Amino acid sequence: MPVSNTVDRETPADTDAESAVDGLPINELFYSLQGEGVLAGVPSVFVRTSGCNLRCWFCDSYHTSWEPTHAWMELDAILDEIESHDADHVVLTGGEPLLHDASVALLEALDERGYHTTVETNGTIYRDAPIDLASISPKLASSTPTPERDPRSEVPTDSQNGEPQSPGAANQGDGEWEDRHEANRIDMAALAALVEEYGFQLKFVVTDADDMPEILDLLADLREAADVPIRDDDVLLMPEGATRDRLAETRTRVADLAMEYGFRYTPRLHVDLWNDAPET
Ligand SMILES: C[S@@+](CC[C@H](N)C(=O)[O-])C[C@H]1O[C@@H](n2cnc3c(N)ncnc32)[C@H](O)[C@@H]1O
Ligand SMILES: Nc1nc2[nH]cc(C(=O)O)c2c(=O)[nH]1
Ligand code: SF4
Ligand SMILES: [Mg+2]
Repeated sequence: MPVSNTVDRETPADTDAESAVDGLPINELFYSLQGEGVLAGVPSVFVRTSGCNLRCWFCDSYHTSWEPTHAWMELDAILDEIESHDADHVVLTGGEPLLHDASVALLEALDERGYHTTVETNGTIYRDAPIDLASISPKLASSTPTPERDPRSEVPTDSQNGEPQSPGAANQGDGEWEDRHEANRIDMAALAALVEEYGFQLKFVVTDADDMPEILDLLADLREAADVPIRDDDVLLMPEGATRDRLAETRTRVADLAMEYGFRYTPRLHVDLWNDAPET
C-alpha cells in the first residue's frame, strides 16, 4: 500500500500526544522478502512507522527520520492491510518503531493472529511486547551526522529568490543533530533487556575496519551487562549502502571482516534485487 505520498505533517510522529491514540504514523506498508539478517529471503509484510530518536547520516529511510512523512493509520486498518497479504512473517520497522506505545498493541494483535514478528530497532528503547526476533542494529560512531556528513547540507532554496524553502531551513545541514545522536545512540540497559527477553540478532552497519574496535568493545560491555550468552553467531556485519553502487564499494570489505573476526555477514538482498526503490 503506497502511503508515502499521503503526507500528514500535522500529526506528531514522536510526541506524547499520540499515546492516547489507537494508531500509528505509517510511512509505508508493503510485501517483500526480508532482505537482511538470519531470516533473509523470507516473504514478509513490512510495516514502517515514521519518527526516529536518532539521525544516522546514512539512513536509508530518510522520510522516517530526517523528514518524517506518514499517514496516520488505526490499528484495525493496519491489521486489515497485513492480512490482505499471504504471509506468516511481519516486520515492524521505521524510523524507530519502539518509540511508539501503539507498537506494543500492534505486536500483541499480530501475536494473537499467529504471525511471526520481527522488530527492526536501533536498540535504544526496550518495550515489553510479543517479539519473536529483536533485530537490533546498535549505531556506531561512524553513523553520527557530523557537519561534513549531514544529509541536509544541501538546503533546497526557492529558485525565485534563493531563500530557504521552509522556516528554520537555514539552520539545517550544519550537523545540528551530531550531539543528540552521539548522546543517545547507545543505551546499554535497553540493549541488555532486549537480548535477555527476546530471540535476537545484533546487526551492525559496517563501512570498513575502523568500525571493528568499537563493535568488539560494545560486545564486551553487553556480555558484561546481560544475563544471557551472546554468541559470535548472533553478531552480523552488514555493509553500509542504500544503493547497489554503494554496496559494490563496501560489501567485499565487510565480508572479509566477517571472516576475519568470525562474525556472520548479512547481505542487503532487497538492495541487490530492487536497488533503492520504495516499498521493497
Ligand atoms: C531504517 S532502519 C529502521 C530500524 C531502526 N531504526 C534501526 O536503525 O535499526 C532499518 C535497518 O536499516 C539499516 N540501515 C539504514 N541505513 C542503512 C545503510 N545506508 N546501509 C546499511 N544499512 C542501513 C539499519 O541499521 C537497520 O538495520
Ligand atoms: N526487503 C527489505 N528487508 C528489510 N529488512 C529490514 C528492513 C528495514 O528497513 O528495516 C528492510 C527493508 O526495508 N526491506
Ligand atoms: S536509527 Fe534507524 S531509522 Fe533512525 S536514523 Fe538510524 S537507520 Fe534511520
Ligand atoms: Mg530498509
